[in-house]
Amino acid sequence: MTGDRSTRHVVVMGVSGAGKTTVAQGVAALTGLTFAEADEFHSAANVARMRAGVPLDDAARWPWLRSLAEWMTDRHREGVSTVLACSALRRSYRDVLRQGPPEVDFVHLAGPTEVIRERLALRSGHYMPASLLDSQTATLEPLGPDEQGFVLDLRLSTDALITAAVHQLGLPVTPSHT
Ligand SMILES: Nc1ncnc2c1ncn2[C@@H]1O[C@H](COP(=O)(O)OP(=O)(O)O)[C@@H](O)[C@H]1O
Ligand SMILES: O=C(O)[C@H](O)[C@@H](O)[C@H](O)[C@H](O)COP(=O)(O)O
Repeated sequence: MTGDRSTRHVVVMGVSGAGKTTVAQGVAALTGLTFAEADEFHSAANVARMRAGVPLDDAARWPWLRSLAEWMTDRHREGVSTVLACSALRRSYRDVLRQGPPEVDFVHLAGPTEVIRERLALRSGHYMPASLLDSQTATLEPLGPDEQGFVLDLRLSTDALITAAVHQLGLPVTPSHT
């Protein structure tokens, strides 16, 4: 661990439906970190492509990942800590995110595909079709031992996941939540 840890940058990662948005928003609510949803950084072309059930490829993901790294860098310069919900499926994608602020912690929500499939079947109002889960799972590269971060079991309750993430990240809980 290096550098000034007073400004923190957390990425909650995993395949579509793993619970990234739910957990990242919960961490933000508990700690005051500024939340962002990586889905909202996709180009209209990327969204149309996923909506049509066609997985993104690397070429479609690089500009998106660079814009996310830039967002974290900008917040870092302002002294603002962040928590991002972002699939960050491959190590090379995480490398792009790590090119942003000096340090990024990854929280990987991992668990059985069947549990995730059931959740996606119940989720409404999202462009991402459940049919893309298999390609997301095939693309996923777990965190390597040299990557800063940890894995949580997505089968836990949302409250347990949020508490575990905050605790393992060593983030202070903001006074209104103590
Ligand atoms: N720990 C959990 N237990 C049960 N359901 C969950 C949990 N986390 C998320 N969900 C539900 O699963 C669905 C997918 O969660 P979401 O946060 O949108 O995932 P992602 O951002 O990774 O695609 C949502 O309907 C959400 O309410
Ligand atoms: O790299 C990708 O293929 C996409 O970014 C994808 O991983 C992301 O998950 C979608 O934007 C769906 O959004 P949810 O993950 O919120 O379902």
